[in-house]
Amino acid sequence: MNASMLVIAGSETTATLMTGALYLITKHPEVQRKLEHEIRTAFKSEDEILLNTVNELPYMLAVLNESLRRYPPLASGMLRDVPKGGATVDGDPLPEDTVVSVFQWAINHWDKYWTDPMEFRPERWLGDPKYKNDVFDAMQAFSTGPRNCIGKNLAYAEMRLVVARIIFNFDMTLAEDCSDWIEGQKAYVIWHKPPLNIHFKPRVF
Ligand code: HEM
Repeated sequence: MNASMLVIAGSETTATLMTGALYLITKHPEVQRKLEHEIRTAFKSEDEILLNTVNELPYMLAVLNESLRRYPPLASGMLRDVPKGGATVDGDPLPEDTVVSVFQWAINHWDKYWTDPMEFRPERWLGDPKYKNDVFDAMQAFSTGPRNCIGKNLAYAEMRLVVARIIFNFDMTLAEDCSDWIEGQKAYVIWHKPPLNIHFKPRVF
């Protein structure tokens, strides 16, 4: 039971984020160039790309966080019951047994919390003054509180390692038929993803 929970909770979520991140990276060549620069100057060979060394890539972390904001793998809210006796949620009194949730995609794209919410701007996570009013805690792709994601650190480690190795080894180009891949997608808890086509060309060293 525990093993199957880990596989289900840990595979589709992480795979979804990496798919979304590769789309967003290739859709924004200026981001792709910066990321290539960071990874390809930090490492001389693929076997230097390890769990501990990928922690030292600030731009990549910003790209992953911005991908989690623009394309949260669990797009809708996970449900919670208001406990016995009721509760006040965000100033509103709610009776017991009311089902509540925070809709992640909506929070992540609300201009109350984000400057240019529909744009993919990793720089907002790196102190760019243009985004000084962003409320970074509003992005909770792994949820928060006692039942949040137990795999968060593992997910970050996996994503950093895989994305770094892909960018180190390949020049990528988004296929024309996928130029609007993210638009109009529907989410039923997780995203219903159409195929994502990206051309991978081995990098010339
Ligand atoms: C980008 C990757 C991931 C995202 C976005 C994500 C997101 C989440 C979220 C939002 C929850 C809370 C669900 C709720 O509120 O009920 C959750 C729970 C959970 N996640 Fe993840 N997750 C990711 C990766 C992983 C990985 C890699 C593992 C383990 C291998 C994992 C294992 C779990 C488990 C076991 C729970 C249930 C925790 C509990 O109920 O106490 N997740 N995840």
